[in-house]
Parts: sequence; structure tokens; C-alpha cells
Amino acid sequence: MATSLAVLEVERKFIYSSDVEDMLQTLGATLQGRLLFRDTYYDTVDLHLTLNDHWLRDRQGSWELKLPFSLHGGDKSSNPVTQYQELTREKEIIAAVGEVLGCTPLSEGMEALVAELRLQAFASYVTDRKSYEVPREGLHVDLDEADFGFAVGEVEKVVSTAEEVPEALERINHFCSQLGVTSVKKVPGKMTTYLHQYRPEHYQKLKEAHVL
Ligand SMILES: Cc1ncc(C[n+]2csc(CCOP(=O)(O)OP(=O)(O)OP(=O)(O)O)c2C)c(N)n1
Ligand SMILES: [Mg+2]
Repeated sequence: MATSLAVLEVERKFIYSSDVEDMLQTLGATLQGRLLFRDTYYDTVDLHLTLNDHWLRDRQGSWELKLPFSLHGGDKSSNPVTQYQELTREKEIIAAVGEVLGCTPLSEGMEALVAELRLQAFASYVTDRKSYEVPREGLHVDLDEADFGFAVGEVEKVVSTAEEVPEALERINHFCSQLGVTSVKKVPGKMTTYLHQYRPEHYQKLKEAHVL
């Protein structure tokens, strides 16, 4: 079996204003397209996945698990840049879910895993996304509008080794400052806002665990 390179997503969220698209174009960004998609997130009854910063979702029939890979330690709750590994192969997702839950799932597919572990959907929303590429910087920018009335932008770089992370951080932070994003405070994303609005107890537990 061919070994796949890791997909490590380094990302910084920002709040944008109505002139953001003009600014992006001035900075050399080009619009790639617009996409509408629904994400449904799953967890165990006792919230073991999210309390361990593992985010399992079904995006329009494709499954994905985001899990932390930060080698730098530090306080996640205040850093404006997040670093996650992304798994999209069901076999790898099932193994990683088993590892964090301390079990060995028998299931070979995601629907079976949901039944076996009695996973429950805890959040579901539609995102209307405009995607920009910044070829010169190797960066990707998304402007997201969620169906519960929340908008957020993300500057992102995908790398495959931990050694590439510092340069990605530098490029992201430099691009953000050019965009006028100066606050070093962490901006709440769609999930943080969704949980705060619709699942306050879950939100509180994640705050107490310093996951959000
Ligand atoms: C600011 C901040 N946001 C999220 C987290 C953790 N987290 C919460 S939900 C979550 C999973 C969703 O990640 P996010 O990038 O917000 O979603 P989305 O933009 O729709 O997915 P993409 O298309 O980029 O793959 C994470 C990693 C965190 N620790 N801090
Ligand atoms: Mg994102």
C-alpha cells in the first residue's frame, strides 16, 4: 500500500469587512470558486472526542477527522493560529478514533463506526464559502458564511511535515498583517460560535478543558 503524506493544516481565522475581496485582489489573490456544503459533527455521548480536540465530521458524504499535531505545546486557547492534522481515509480515521477512545473498533466503514460507538451528531450547519488562492505565497483564503448568521475568514496553508510549519506560520501572519488583521487574539470560528449559541453546556466543558 502506498504511504500518504501527512496533511497538516496551519490556519488563522479573521473577521472580515465588506472591502475584504478588494483587498484580497490587491494582494494578488484570485477567486477559485464558491461552494455550499453541510458539515455534521459527531462525538461520543460523553464528548470524549471533542474534549480531546478531535473533530469528526461528515461533509456532504465525505468523512474527515481533524486532530492536534502541535509540537510546540503552548496555550491553544489563546494562539490565533491553529494546527491540525487532517485524515480523510476511513481506515485511518477509524484507527485514530480507536486510539483516542482507547478501543479497537471492529467497523470498516464510517456508518458502521457511528453505530458501533453510538456516536451522536452534535452540530450541523451549512457553509457558503468563497475560496481564494494566493499563488505567490502558497496560501489559501476562505470567506465563510454559516447558515446560523456568522461569518469568518481563514488564511490557511497545508504542509506535510512539522519542519514546514514555522515558515507557514510566518507567511500566514505576514499575509494577515497585509490584510489589516492585527489582533493577536484568537477569533472564534463557526464551531465555537455554534456551540456557544446552541450547545452551551458542551461549549462550557470545552472551555474548561481549554480546547476552545
Ligand atoms: C479558533 C479555533 N477554531 C477551532 C478550534 C478547534 N476546532 C473546533 S471545530 C474544528 C473543526 C472545524 O474546523 P474549522 O476550520 O473551524 O472548520 P471549517 O473551516 O469548516 O473546515 P475546513 O474547510 O477549514 O477544513 C476545530 C479544528 C480551535 N481550537 N480554535
Ligand atoms: Mg477551516
